[in-house]
Amino acid sequence: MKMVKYYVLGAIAAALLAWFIPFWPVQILFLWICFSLAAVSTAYLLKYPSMFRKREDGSIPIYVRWLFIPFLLGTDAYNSWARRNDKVPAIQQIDENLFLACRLFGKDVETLHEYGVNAILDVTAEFDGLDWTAYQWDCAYLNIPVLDHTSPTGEQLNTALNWIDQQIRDGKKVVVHCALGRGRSVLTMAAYLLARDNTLSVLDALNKIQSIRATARLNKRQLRSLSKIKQGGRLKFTRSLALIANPVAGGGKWLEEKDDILAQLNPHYRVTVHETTESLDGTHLARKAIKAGAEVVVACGGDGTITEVAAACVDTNAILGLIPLGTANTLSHVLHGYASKIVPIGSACDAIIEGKVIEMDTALCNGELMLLVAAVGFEQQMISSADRTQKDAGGQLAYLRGLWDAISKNDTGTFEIRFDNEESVKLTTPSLVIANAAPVTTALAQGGDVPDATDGKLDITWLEPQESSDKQFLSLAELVFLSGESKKESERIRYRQAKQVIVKFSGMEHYALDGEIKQAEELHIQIHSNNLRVMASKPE
Ligand SMILES: Nc1ncnc2c1ncn2[C@@H]1O[C@H](COP(=O)(O)OP(=O)(O)OP(=O)(O)O)[C@@H](O)[C@H]1O
Repeated sequence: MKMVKYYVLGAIAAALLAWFIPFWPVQILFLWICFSLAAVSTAYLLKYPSMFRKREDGSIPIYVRWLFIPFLLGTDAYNSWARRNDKVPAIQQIDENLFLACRLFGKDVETLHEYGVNAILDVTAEFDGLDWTAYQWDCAYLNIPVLDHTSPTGEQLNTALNWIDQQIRDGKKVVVHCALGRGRSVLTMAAYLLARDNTLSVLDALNKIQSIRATARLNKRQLRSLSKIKQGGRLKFTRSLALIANPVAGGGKWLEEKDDILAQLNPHYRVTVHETTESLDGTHLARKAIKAGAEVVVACGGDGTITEVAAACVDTNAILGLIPLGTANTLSHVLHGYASKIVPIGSACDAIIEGKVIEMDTALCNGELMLLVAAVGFEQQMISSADRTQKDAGGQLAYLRGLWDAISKNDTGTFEIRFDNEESVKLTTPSLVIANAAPVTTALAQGGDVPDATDGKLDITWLEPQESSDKQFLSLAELVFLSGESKKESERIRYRQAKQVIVKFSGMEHYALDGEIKQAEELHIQIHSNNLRVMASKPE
């Protein structure tokens, strides 16, 4: 490397001068220069910019500075001279909120104020940044230590890009600077432009910068390094993700799984964790996180927590992710497929990392968000009978037992039902399920094909009354084993689709809404098409 050669030669020359001039003050001076340049050479040879120990506020600590003083004075003099003789202004605007600059001195503060710059990304290692407090200026500052003529690492670049992105989203104007505003800062800014627009080539990004700052020029190594990072697909913004976790869901699974979940998500997102309490529910926490800029909101809990968090994401740009920690985890089964039954947390994290988004329908049932199903009869009786103790002891077996008991009782109910704008009809049935989304395991919702959560329609399944529970078990078998076409021929199963369903009971009646038991005299259910952006690993 050219620079190392100069520093090593400088160190040798200083050592020789110290040797040949037998006057101790001069000897001390040259030995100091020798050590200083030797240390700088070592930093280059070891590719170790942190040798200067530049701190977060841009200052180099005294205990390091004394060693580097001769070098620091030299760079000061060179940077000032280069700036005086530069063909371009010290600070230049490259994009709406982005500026490029050489080393900043106290006299630049006024210009930065004029431009409205209030965030500084310093990509140098070898000299102090300005002491911003001395200028009484509340300015965001980040140092990414990079040695002159070298390139930031992929990790450093990612930190830089995300920092710039965050500042700009916070409404700030950012200046990126190195010593001369030609190499390191140009590379960093080009990386930001490339991350922002992945249709740009490295050359496009550099040309854009050069069209404004004619002296911007990467050396061959820097160009190679940037091209390699771009080709490796590593120039991406890390999105912010708020994880809303219910610490008591599934009997306290969150505490057991937290470290593993964070270890999986942290490399891919800027994660913040918010835990629900009895008084602070998922909707409240998710709304707050979305307001604070979270792009992805992950609900970590049972179906109850997921519905709460989804309520905050509906009709917004926020993307819902889910990590199932409850008993049934029905929505997770719909969105992540069978894998969610075998490796629920692993498959959920994979889907969040992969980031495939679908626009799912939701429905409103008596004004409340409905993601899955509303039901009366068998499904509601099954959920009513599976209480917390039974779910903790038997998991999903608690539901199976509940279903068995409900079918064995074989009770029927009679009510009026109205589909869309049609006439109301009287219905007598032991089981009515109105589904927006339901996996195959929600057997009582499978009167047609598996409900499609993106088709803008509700899937309504009901069973004909049978005189004995044995015959009703046959209805269940048909729901599970017959194909969609064969079910149409069945004498036991009734099915249709609609966008709106109104059910009128003869009095107060229990019904199940997404796994929770409620009571009402009538149900008003209305589909809302594609208004929830959600991460799914399963094609819908
Ligand atoms: N910190 C907390 N302490 C006590 N209860 C909480 C807390 N946070 C949330 N809750 C309650 O947890 C319930 C939601 O639980 P959720 O459905 O997510 O899990 P679950 O009941 O374990 O799931 P499943 O029904 O599938 O077993 C809500 O009633 C909510 O009030």
